[in-house]
Amino acid sequence: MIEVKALHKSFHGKSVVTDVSFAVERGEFFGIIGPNGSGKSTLMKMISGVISPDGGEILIAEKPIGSYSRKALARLLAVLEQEALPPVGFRVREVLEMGRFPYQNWLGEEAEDPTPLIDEIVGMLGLAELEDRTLDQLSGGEKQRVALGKSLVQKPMLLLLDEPTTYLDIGYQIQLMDIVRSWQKNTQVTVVAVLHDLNLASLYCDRILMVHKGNQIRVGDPRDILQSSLIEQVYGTRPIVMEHPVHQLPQIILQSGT
Ligand SMILES: Nc1ncnc2c1ncn2[C@@H]1O[C@H](COP(=O)(O)OP(=O)(O)OP(=O)(O)O)[C@@H](O)[C@H]1O
Repeated sequence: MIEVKALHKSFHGKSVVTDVSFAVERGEFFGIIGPNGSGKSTLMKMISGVISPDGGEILIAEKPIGSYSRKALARLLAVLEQEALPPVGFRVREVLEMGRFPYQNWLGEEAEDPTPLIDEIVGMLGLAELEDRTLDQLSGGEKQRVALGKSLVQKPMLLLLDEPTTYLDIGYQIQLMDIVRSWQKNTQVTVVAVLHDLNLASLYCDRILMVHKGNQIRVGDPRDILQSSLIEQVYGTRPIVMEHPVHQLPQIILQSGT
């Protein structure tokens, strides 16, 4: 679904992404982790076509990302980031309807009525009682659910999530990740997610890319990546790594420095 080859990006002469290469299969849940400022968002912006790399290549569905028109790219991929929400005056339902833009003609009409799809997503994300509210009347967590809804309404083949659980309490973090995973099972969407929470990354990702200072450290399954020595090398703190008693996946426990 995605092939990233020898990607490079610099800002003002400073290299921010250096020689990153990986491939993501259709239907895979792929995580990107790394400390603050390690180039994760820059990588996501290149994969979504928002910024161009200085070197290397990105293929999506076997074609260079630059060969897609803006609308074709919007039918192919959706990006979840809170900043992508429209100005605050819009109502939740209107925001979700905007997600259908890539399928509309110049009159704002589309071949099939999107109402059943939007209703399904409203129900799944528990947005029914918020539908008529404007965005300024929502909490950070509610806005995050609306942003996810707008991405899903797009029915993308590729869903890019940049720190999707920011602003969410633990209950909503799990709820959001579960919704994405069950949606993925139903639609075979490919998910690429930047995650700060290594335990969530371990529970939900098939494979994880770890980056540090713009460099690719390792790509592997959660067991390959969540190792205390590797985490210490990259994050500068050595956690205890244990197996989750139910899911049999690695989980980290932080240790205080004193
Ligand atoms: N438009 C830009 N101009 C100049 N420098 C930039 C720009 N965008 C990002 N950077 C720099 O590139 C580096 C990587 O930033 P990026 O946002 O990709 O990191 P990140 O891993 O997503 O960080 P975080 O976890 O803190 O969100 C940082 O040093 C940042 O200051």
